[in-house]
Amino acid sequence: MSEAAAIQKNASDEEQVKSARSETILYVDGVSVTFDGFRALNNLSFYVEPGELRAIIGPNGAGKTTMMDIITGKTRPDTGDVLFKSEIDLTKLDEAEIANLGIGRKFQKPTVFESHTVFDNLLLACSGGRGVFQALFHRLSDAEKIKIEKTLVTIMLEDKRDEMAANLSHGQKQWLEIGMLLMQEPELLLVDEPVAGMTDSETEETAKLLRSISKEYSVVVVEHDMEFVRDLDCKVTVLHEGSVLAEGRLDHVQKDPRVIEVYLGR
Ligand SMILES: Nc1ncnc2c1ncn2[C@@H]1O[C@H](COP(=O)(O)OP(=O)(O)OP(=O)(O)O)[C@@H](O)[C@H]1O
Repeated sequence: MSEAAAIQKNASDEEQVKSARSETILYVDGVSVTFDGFRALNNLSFYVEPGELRAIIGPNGAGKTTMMDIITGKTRPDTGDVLFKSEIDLTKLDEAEIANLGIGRKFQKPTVFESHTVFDNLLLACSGGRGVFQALFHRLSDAEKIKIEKTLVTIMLEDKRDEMAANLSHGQKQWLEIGMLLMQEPELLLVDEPVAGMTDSETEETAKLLRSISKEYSVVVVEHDMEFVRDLDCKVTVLHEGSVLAEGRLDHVQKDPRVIEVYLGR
């Protein structure tokens, strides 16, 4: 290749990278992280588009939690780029700054305020840094009221609004916590194994809930339950040994012999 052609090719490669980046809400590229000599993430790259619902699956130890930790600033990568909305470098920010940018994370175990009602849990979540007492006794604005009502419908707990959170089922507590994250209007929601311990019908409802949330926000879900992942009806990224092993619709990745060998076939 001539020098001029090489320069042109480099420029066009750069343009392609830029264009791929500009269409992402989350851009994870070439990320590696090592703990005591063990490579938990190994040149991990994947990209999530705005408004996308994405499932991440993979065997134990594949790096799923570490990937979430990198996005939320809990762990720093040794190398690689992690960009939010195509230009905000998340590797330079701490956990609080990343949460304030609009990246919400739901951990596996629900952490709701058990001795408060469902309504008050949502109210506390939109308190904007007020203490519990001030949050519960301040006059609600119309916008806050509308937001809480809308969220109660979304998380299917409209008729449980005055119920103590402690009295909810495990699945309902998970939905409430998702609702609490929604009160902060995250642009990207990271959800870690939401259906572990749920009944079959709660699992089905959770898939519907996440599909409906993803119409407004981008959602990344880590999960092992394949029926649930099928119900999510979205693109799936399979992680293995800290890298992407396969990516595509579930039907497609389920047929991949490498995926069957390391994960599904065991
Ligand atoms: N702080 C740490 N120190 C040392 N090793 C770690 C640390 N965090 C994670 N690891 C290792 O990195 C690898 C990836 O772990 P990670 O928890 O990200 O996997 P995972 O895909 O979330 O697994 P699981 O499905 O079991 O939750 C594992 O081998 C784990 O033991």
